[in-house]
Amino acid sequence: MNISHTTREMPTAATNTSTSWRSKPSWKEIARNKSRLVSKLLKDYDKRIRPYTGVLPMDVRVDMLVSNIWAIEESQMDFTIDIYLRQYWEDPRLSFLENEMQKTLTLNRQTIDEIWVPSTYFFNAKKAYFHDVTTDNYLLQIHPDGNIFYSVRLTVTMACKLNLQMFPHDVQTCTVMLESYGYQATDVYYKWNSRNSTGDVVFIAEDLEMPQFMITNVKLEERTNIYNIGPHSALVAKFTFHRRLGYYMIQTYIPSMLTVTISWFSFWISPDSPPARVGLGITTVLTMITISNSARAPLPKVSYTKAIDWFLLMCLVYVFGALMEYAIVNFYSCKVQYKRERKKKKAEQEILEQESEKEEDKFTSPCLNGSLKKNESNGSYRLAVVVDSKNPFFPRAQLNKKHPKFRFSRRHRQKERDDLDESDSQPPKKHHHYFWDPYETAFMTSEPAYSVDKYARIYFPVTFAVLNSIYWIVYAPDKMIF
Ligand SMILES: NCCCC(=O)O
Repeated sequence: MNISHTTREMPTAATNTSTSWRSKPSWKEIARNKSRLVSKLLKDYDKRIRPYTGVLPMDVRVDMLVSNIWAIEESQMDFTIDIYLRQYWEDPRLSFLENEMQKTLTLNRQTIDEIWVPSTYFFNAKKAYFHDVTTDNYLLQIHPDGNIFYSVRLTVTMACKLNLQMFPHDVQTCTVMLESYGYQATDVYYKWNSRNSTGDVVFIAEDLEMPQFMITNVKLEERTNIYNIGPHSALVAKFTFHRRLGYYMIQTYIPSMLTVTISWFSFWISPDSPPARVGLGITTVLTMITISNSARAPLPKVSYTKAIDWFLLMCLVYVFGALMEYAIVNFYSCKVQYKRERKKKKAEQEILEQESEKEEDKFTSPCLNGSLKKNESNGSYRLAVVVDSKNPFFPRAQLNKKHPKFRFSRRHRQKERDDLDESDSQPPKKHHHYFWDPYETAFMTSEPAYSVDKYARIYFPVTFAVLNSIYWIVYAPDKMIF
C-alpha cells in the first residue's frame, strides 16, 4: 500500500470573494447541487431490483487489497485475512449528466442501504466482521455513466484444508472464494477486475509479512458452482504459502540433534558408572519427549504421519537406543566380571600350584634357563630367560610351547635386566623377558561389553548422519525458506 502525503488548501472567505467567484460555483452551491442530484437519483429507485433486470445478465467485477494475513492456524485448519473488497458494476438508473457541479459522487455508508448491491458472500468463511472504527469502513462512488465502485473493509477467517504430510517443509494453498448468494449465474456474473490502472487484481500490501510463511503465488479463477437450484458464479483466489523453517530449526531440529548428540557421550563414560550413564540416558529420552510434545502441540490430530513425526521418532529411537546400549553393556559387564573373577581365581590356583613346584623344574631346563618373579602388588609374573647366543630364537619358541600364557615383553626388559643383574658381578647376559598378568589375561580375553561401546561410538553417529541426510533430501528437496 503506497501512501503519499499532500497538503491542500481549504476554501476560505477570500477565495469566495475573489473576482472570479461569479463564474465558479461556490462549494455551498456544489454541495446543494449534489444533494439535489442524489435525492433525484434515489427518487423512484427500487433497491430490490438489480440493474438491467429482465434485459441482460450483469457483470460484477471484483478486485481486492490484502492488507494483512494472520497466521494459518493448523489446529483449526483456517487462516484469517484482512481485505479491502472492491466491487464494480453498472447501474444505469444512477447515471447523470456530468458537468462542473456534477462529477463523481462519493457517498457514505447510509447511501449503500439505499441502492442495490450484489449479494456477495465468502463461500469458505468461518467468521467475519466489518470494521467500524472510527466510522463504518465503507466507500461508495457513483460515476456519471452509472458505474458504481463499492469498497468495504473486512476481516474474514476462512477454512483452509491443510495437508501436513510434509510439515514443516510444507507448501499450503488456501483459497478465498466469493460467490453471489442470491443471484444465479444467469443474473449476476462475477469477473476479476483487471481494468484498473495497474492491471493487478489481488494487491498484496507491500509491508505484509507473515512470521511463519511467505506468500509465493496468487492464482485467480472464475468459475460457476452448480447447485441443485442452479448455477452460481464465483471467484477464487488461491494463495500459495511456503512455510519458513527458522522457527522449527530453533525450536525443534537443532535441540533434537543436540539431545541425540549428548546421548552419545554415554559411550565414553565408564560402564562402571551406572548413575552417570543411566542419568544421561533417561534425561535425553525425557528431553526428546518434551521437544516432541511441544512441536506437535499446535497440530491437529491427523491420522497420517508428518515429516516432523519421522524426524522426532528417529531422534527418540536414537536416545532410547543409547540407553538400551548401556543396558546391554551393563549386562555383559556383569557377566564378564563374574567370568573374570572365576578365571582369575583359576589362574591364581594354577600359579600357586606352579609355585609350589621347584622353579627350576618348571622354568629351567638344560636349554631354558629362566628366573620367575611375582609382582606382589598386582599379582603379575615376570620371567627372564637367558638367550642362547647361538640360537636367539630358541628360548621364545621353547617357552611358547611350555608356557603359552607368557607374552614376550619389551616393556619390562630394562627393569628386569636391572633386577636380575644388580647382584651379578659377571657381565650381563642377554635375556628375553616374558610377562603374565593372570588378571589382565582374563580381562582381555573376553570383553564384549567394551566392544559394544567401541562400536556404538562409530555406529550411532554414522547411521544418524546417514538417516538425517536422507530426511533432508526427501523432505526438503527444494529451496528452504527461513
Ligand atoms: N481508504 C480506504 C480505501 C478503500 C479501498 O482502497 O478500497
